[in-house]
Amino acid sequence: MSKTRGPRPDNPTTATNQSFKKRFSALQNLPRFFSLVWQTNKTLTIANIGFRLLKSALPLLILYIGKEIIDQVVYLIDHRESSQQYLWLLVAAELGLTIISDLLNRCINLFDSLLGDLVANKTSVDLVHHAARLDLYQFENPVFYDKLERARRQTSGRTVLLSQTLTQMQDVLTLVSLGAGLVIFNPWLILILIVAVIPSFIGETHFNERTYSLTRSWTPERRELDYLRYLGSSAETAKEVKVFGLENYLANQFKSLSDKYYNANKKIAVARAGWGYVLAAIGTLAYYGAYVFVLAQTLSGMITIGTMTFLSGSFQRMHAMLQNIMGRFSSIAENALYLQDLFDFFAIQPTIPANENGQIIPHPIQKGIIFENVGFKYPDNDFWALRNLSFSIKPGEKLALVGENGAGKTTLVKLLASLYKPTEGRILIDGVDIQDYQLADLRANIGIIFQDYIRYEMTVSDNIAVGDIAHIDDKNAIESAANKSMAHELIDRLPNHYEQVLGKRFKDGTELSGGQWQKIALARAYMRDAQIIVLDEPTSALDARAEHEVFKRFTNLIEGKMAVLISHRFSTVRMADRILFLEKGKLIEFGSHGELIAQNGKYAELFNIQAQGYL
Ligand SMILES: Nc1ncnc2c1ncn2[C@@H]1O[C@H](COP(=O)(O)OP(=O)(O)OP(=O)(O)O)[C@@H](O)[C@H]1O
Repeated sequence: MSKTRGPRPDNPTTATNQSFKKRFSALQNLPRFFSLVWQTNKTLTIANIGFRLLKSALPLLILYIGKEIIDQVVYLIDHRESSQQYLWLLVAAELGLTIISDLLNRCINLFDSLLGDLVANKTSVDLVHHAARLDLYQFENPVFYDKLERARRQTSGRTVLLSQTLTQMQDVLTLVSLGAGLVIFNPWLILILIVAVIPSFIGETHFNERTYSLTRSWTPERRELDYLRYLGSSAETAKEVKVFGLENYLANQFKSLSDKYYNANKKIAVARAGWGYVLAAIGTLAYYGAYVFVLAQTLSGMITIGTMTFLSGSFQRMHAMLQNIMGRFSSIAENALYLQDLFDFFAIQPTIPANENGQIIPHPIQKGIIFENVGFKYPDNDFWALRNLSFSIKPGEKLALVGENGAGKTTLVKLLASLYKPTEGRILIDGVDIQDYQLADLRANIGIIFQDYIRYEMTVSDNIAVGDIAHIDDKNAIESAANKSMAHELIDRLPNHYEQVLGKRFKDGTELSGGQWQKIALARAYMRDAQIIVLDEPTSALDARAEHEVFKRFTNLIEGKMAVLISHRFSTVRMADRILFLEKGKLIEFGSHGELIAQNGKYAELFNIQAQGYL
């Protein structure tokens, strides 16, 4: 883990230099966002906008009726013999509008929250789908990871953005209607209003931008904070944290990093509060200036008392509304910048295309697999993980990969599954480059159980079914796969058998031993009717007898299929038809067990060391 560190080059101090242009250009993301909202649920979107349109006209109507009521009361005081009918009609109208306004508010809030949830869910689902299309190496790249993190984090921000933008449109309409009323009586009041609000707007914009830049530049650190939190407080890590006594170390790391973030944040929050107060005071002064002006006009008899209440009421509402609109504008622009992160993430394209119009893998594979001078470098490494690799696997052949840690065995398997693209050379299945096959079909024809397979904290049944998720409901297939991998017996002993939840994360979950987990994971390989099966050390946690048994069964059960086995146990390896010995990414020996022993090279040497160990 890296040491705690300060902000990145695009840090908050330079953040203030970010141009308004960038801010405004972020608003260009809004149409795309609203098209996403529209696609999510058309009825709710229409209902939401329709209700807001209605709502935007109400404040002017209510204020105008209020003015009429007051003028009517003043008139009736002077003319007591006149009919009061009009007055009570006005009061009834005001009451009716207020009730409608409350109802509209509730409906709008409801639609906002329903639509917001739906949009958040849809974006999360799209994120998962898009992430699944991307290359494995992209996930191992920290810059990519930060993008994914920012895109993922902003789910709630997007929900807020939705209601903010719609409220903004509604308020602008209300403002225009109130403004029209004000213009009829006194256009100068509008000018005072605008001048009063501009300083606050500039202040808000400035500080929002700084906050965004700070949050953005600290993404790696926040990811680190999340990771530290996970290390310090999760079921998976608790065992090791306790025995190594890591709690203080982790807590201190967390504290020093989070303190730095807190201090950077605090600086902005304090400045924002101070400036916010000063700028808002300017607005208040202007408001009272206008108020005094309206009072003076009333006293001189130029306007009625009703008009005075109408003007001061609508001025006050417009002042508050304009301030909200401007403040919200900054916040919308800020959230729209975050939206950019989401769209940036969706814009990332995999380098290994799905190749949907590609060829289909032949059934059965006739000629086998050929590695033709294959070499591979991980993007950030300057050494070759594999180089000049040429060999073949015949149909029905079981090949074992042997080599010391880091020799390149897992990398070779990842290339075969097209999780990475070879840096040089080609891999052919029946004479066709694997890149020319449909990616999904290629993967469907290869069943791999990796050494770091996932322990799904789900039911046993689901844990096995992930090997062929299309058959998740096929209980017979699941049970038969468990039988083949020798997991059935242990499943039978679990309280809920195949419905037993594994792991300790959820209620009534049961933890398994490492070897038991491996037997469950191995069943996934049998679930899938793949032509090529790869087992990357999935039996390392089994005792020697169990591993031997598992592999004996495995070779019998997959008779006729191609298999690649990776194991450090030579008693297992020798069961393979041919053995490929890798050293530092290079093939150094290749042949059957008997042939390699006769060669008396590296394989024979390691085989003898292990054989002695077992004696
Ligand atoms: N995702 C990765 N990014 C960068 N380098 C990697 C990555 N995965 C593996 N490597 C490097 O590539 C080399 C080969 O690793 P690989 O995992 O293929 O070895 P292996 O033979 O399977 O080892 P083991 O027996 O320990 O499982 C190693 O030097 C390793 O450090």
